[in-house]
Amino acid sequence: MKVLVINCGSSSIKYQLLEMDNETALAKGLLERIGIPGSRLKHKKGADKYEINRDVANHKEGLNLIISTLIDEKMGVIRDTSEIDAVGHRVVHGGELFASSVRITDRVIKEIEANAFLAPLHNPPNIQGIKATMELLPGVPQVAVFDTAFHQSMDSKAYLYAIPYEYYEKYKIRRYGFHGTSHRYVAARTAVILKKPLEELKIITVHIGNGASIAAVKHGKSIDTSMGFTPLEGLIMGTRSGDIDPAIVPFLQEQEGLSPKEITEILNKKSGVLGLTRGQYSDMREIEDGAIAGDPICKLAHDIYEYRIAKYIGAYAAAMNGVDAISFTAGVGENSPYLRKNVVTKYLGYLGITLDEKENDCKACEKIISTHDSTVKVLIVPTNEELVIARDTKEIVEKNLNELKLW
Ligand SMILES: Nc1ncnc2c1ncn2[C@@H]1O[C@H](COP(=O)(O)OP(=O)(O)O)[C@@H](O)[C@H]1O
Ligand SMILES: CC(=O)OP(=O)(O)O
Ligand SMILES: [Mg+2]
Repeated sequence: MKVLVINCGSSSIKYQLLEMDNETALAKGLLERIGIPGSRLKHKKGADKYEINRDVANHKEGLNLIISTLIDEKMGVIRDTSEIDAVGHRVVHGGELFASSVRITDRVIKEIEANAFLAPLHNPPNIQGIKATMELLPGVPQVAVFDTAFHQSMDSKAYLYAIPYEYYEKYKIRRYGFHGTSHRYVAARTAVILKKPLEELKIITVHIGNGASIAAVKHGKSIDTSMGFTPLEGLIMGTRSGDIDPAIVPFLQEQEGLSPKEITEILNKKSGVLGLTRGQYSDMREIEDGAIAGDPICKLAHDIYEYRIAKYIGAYAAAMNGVDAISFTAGVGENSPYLRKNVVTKYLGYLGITLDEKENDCKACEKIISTHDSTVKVLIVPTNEELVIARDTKEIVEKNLNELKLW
């Protein structure tokens, strides 16, 4: 079975075509700058890399370009679209309704649309992607895999905010948590690497990419996570503030004459390490290089970034009344020995953790990086959200097919 995985952002589409018989990616790519002059498609087929520079006005045009690339004689990996058996979509916000992945129907689309007000940056492009794919690949089954689903296991003591209860009832204001597909995958892999049942482990998964979140995964279930009502809460990110005193919002609005939209934009796009470095860098590689070279602004930004991660790890060790393993993942977590070393050696010694610095000196490896006698294990686990989406898609589509056969 071949599954096409689609992740539609506001101005980008990430995709992967997977052969599920052996779970390998046949082709993958990224289309950027949709609706902005200078659109660019980067496509990979095995080790071969291609780049197409052509303006793309909207998501439908973008998906059309991606599909034509997949069936192209030179760049493609399939003869025609009939080889695509199913499509799996990343959908960021599933609200309280979706605790697992679902086959997309008109009703499901309506529900995702109804949740769009909870994730105005993420859900509308996800819906556009689903609708465009349905038009371009009519009759091909489609599945939605939600970032929020894995965290639906949280208890009300973890997901409720201490604001008047009526706002939860009226607007569903609560912690949802995101990156659930990644936290789920990384926790499961951690158990496999440690050769222990997931149901017996207390794992802290540290997903730090451009967006960043931490989850406390107790016995296979998410019991708490740092992102909240939106993907803005929690850790410091590339351009997002993470936790701040909520009183700063109206204060700044009044002082600077900002609208709700403008302050939201500042907290999402101009804050995080970008804000801390006076608008210079949002990429952790640049900040890390600067910090190592002795630039005081980069050093401070890095210190604040790692300190926040360490505080959350401490909080989640408390929330689970212990921790067996801490797994680093995503762009920064997988690729930065410097970040992992600083977090672990500066702040986590009290947990009985010792880092094996030789093992830690590794990029995108899947391994244990703590010493043999470390009481808590520390790991690097490269995430694979696309594979989880494809697996869920395959499972749901096959289940439906089997059910159909019964009739
Ligand atoms: N070698 C590295 N050292 C530090 N940070 C890195 C390294 N490689 C990638 N990154 C960081 O990873 C980020 C991208 O992570 P990723 O998980 O792909 O993010 P997203 O999915 O949110 O776009 C980049 O912005 C960069 O800061
Ligand atoms: C939900 C979220 O923050 O996603 P990303 O890290 O892809 O921005
Ligand atoms: Mg990501």
